[in-house]
Amino acid sequence: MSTVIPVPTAATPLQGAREQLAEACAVLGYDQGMYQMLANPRREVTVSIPLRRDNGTVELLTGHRVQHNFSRGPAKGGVRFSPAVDLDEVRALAMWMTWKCALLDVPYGGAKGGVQIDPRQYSTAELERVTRRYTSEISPVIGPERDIPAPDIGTDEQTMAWMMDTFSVARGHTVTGVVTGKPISVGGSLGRASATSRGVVHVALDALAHAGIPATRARAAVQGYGKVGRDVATFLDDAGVCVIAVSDQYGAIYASNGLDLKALRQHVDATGQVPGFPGGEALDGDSLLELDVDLLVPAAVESVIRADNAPRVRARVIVEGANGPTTPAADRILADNRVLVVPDILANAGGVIVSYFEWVQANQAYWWSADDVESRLADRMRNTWRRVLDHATANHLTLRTAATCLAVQSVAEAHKIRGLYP
Ligand SMILES: NC(=O)C1=CN([C@@H]2O[C@H](COP(=O)(O)OP(=O)(O)OC[C@H]3O[C@@H](n4cnc5c(N)ncnc54)[C@H](OP(=O)(O)O)[C@@H]3O)[C@@H](O)[C@H]2O)C=CC1
Ligand SMILES: O=C(O)CCC(=O)C(=O)O
Repeated sequence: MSTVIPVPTAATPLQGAREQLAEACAVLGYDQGMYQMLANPRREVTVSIPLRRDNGTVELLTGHRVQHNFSRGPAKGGVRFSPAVDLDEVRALAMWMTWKCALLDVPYGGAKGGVQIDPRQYSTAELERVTRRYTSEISPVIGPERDIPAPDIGTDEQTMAWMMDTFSVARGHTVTGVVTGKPISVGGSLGRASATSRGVVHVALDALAHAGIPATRARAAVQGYGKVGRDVATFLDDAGVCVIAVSDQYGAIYASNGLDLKALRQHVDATGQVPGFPGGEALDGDSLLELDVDLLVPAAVESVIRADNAPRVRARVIVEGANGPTTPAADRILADNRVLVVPDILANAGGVIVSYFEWVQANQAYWWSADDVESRLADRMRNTWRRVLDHATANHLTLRTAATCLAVQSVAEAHKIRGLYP
């Protein structure tokens, strides 16, 4: 096959995702037709969500569900509640889900959803109404064999319980397999809540060892103190890594001898934000990315490491807890500076791996122990890390290009063998 794929220059997450795909297609020798098919989602749904506020006024919100690919199984991916949600962002996130599931050999395609809303500005009752209406609107395209949502930024297990209930009420029976990341009492899996963070830390420890840095001598900074970042900091600390800085959207906190993470957790639970923690110095959020650390874990939003700040990144290893935190231009700078970047589609896959375990358990109505979940998660993360590293080394590729090539190849094979690419 010829390799005439114009490489787009990325200014948005979608352009970045397409640039990564174009590079993988070029390495794999795929033609423009295959690139086009994989660069575009199979199905997109945009919905209006009328919301009656607690004060009686009505607002109209917008939501999306993008199903990027189904060739390996039902679509799968989180639902984001954030003011930054737009269709292109959801398209990029859905594409990365396809690669993530393929790379980890989880039998799903990729999807993502989102509602443009700042959840902090709404009451719990309002968020329940938004969630139920969004679920009703997208329910024709979701289901255990079609597309299975899960939590992402601004959503949590309560959101998933409302989604499952809304979907189940319309069907007339309980459908536990329609979403994952549910509370344990309604068919959630042990270990799902911390799975993304555990997976990030399994890979981070292997990456540090590969870089010749003993965990007990490593210093780390974590951007984002939500469902992923908070537990990443704790699990790194448990492994003997000294966590010297963390941040949220309001700012960062820094302590050169390591943060007292238990006290920090109590502070954030009490105040709702990282800044103001008395056990460290205040730092602006962007400076955290440029600290002199061995390990940097971006675990917040996309495009935080860009061409403008990448030259100042001093971390030796970056493990992407977030989806899309590094732009392609920054990737090139980091590679030139010999920074080891463990890409999102590998690093943060622990969440979807245990979502898959949850779906399997729900479909069989048979529940595994926490140890079973954890050991199967660790095996899958660490084996895939080794597979990506070996592929990168053998073919002189970055870890991102190696991981994307392995994933894209698996999806393309499924297309070809099913005859979806005549
Ligand atoms: N949850 C999961 O299972 C998975 C999540 N991911 C990815 O991990 C990332 C984080 O998700 P998750 O933890 O679930 O989301 P949460 O909503 O639980 O937390 C997001 C965190 O990021 C912070 N944040 C937002 N913007 C910035 C910023 N500019 N600088 C620093 N911090 C910021 C938020 O701050 P504040 O608290 O102040 O709002 C919050 O602490 C996302 O990219 C998501 O797609 C990937 C795989 C699975
Ligand atoms: O658990 C899932 O199904 C998906 C989690 C997710 O959205 C992600 O990995 O980015």
